[in-house]
Amino acid sequence: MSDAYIALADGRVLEARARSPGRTRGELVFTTAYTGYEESLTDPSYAEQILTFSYPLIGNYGVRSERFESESVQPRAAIARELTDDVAEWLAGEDVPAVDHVDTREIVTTVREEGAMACGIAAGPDATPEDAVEEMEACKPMSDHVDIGAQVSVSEPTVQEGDGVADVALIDCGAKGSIISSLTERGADVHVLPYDATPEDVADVDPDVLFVSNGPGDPENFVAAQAVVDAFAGDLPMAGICLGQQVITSALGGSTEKMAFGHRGVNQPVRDLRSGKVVMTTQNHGYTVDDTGPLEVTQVNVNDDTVEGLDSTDLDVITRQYHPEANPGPHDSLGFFDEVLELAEATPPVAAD
Ligand SMILES: NC(=O)CC[C@H](N)C(=O)O
Repeated sequence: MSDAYIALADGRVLEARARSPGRTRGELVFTTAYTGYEESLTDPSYAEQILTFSYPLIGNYGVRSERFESESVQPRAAIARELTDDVAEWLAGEDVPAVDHVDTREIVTTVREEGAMACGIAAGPDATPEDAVEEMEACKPMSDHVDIGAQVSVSEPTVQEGDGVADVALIDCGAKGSIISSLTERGADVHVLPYDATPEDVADVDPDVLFVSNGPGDPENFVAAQAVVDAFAGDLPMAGICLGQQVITSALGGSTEKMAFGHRGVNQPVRDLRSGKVVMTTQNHGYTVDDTGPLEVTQVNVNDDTVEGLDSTDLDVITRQYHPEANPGPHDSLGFFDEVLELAEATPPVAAD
């Protein structure tokens, strides 16, 4: 007998098995990633979403906190064909509902055909289909989470020290830990500032480069980060990843739009228009840049031609829609962080004799 229910906005209620009990709601999305479940489940960009894994077995190499991208589980719930006990116990310990023994192919097909949609989950011995429907009906559209940055950002500035080769002011809109460590490992000191930092807060850091991080939800809601970009445009080099690309583009006069079902996975092909080379990338986004404003398109998605990389030599801007820092990989695009530090005119550390 089923002890979990998944209610979809199109009226269907799917039966499943409860692996971590609870009731919740969120925007239903899917990832095709076959590794990196710990990284995905701790990626702050998944806040307010219910994450379906299309790969049928999730958890086969255990759960280790060294691989986490943030301190907590970020999606509101997880759905898989089969979750291992390790993952189910981890999610139960974090009070995040999880269900399996459901046809995830049906969920993925539905999201691909009808788009990311409101979803409700009820899991556990007393769960009923009506509970799941009630949750689904209370689910807000993503763009209505206007202050979602407050859920995922640091509340006070912090500094992650590298080797002093450059000062990076990083606006934390829900940054993945590996974005920060990719910069500190290259010697940069990263000044992590809250998502609502002001231009004065950034000026106090006197950075060599401004970096806007990834993050959840609608980039148009990150008005403070857009104001910071606007204030320093042309005066300070800038870089951004994912939400960072979207925020920088909007602030410079371009715009973004919601995609039908987005890109979430670890094998999204991206073509660099200058070299002609294609690299495999990790992605997690539901919005895309549609008007690039003053920025030039440098990279595109091979599957659907959406914008994957932008730059401006006049404004010293370089951005990526995908995740060059990707753990556990692919690591084909890690060179992005070297380009960011070149933009900052970082001084290489003096080699020891
Ligand atoms: N990973 C991200 O930064 C995601 C950006 C944005 N929230 C989107 O869904 O498109």
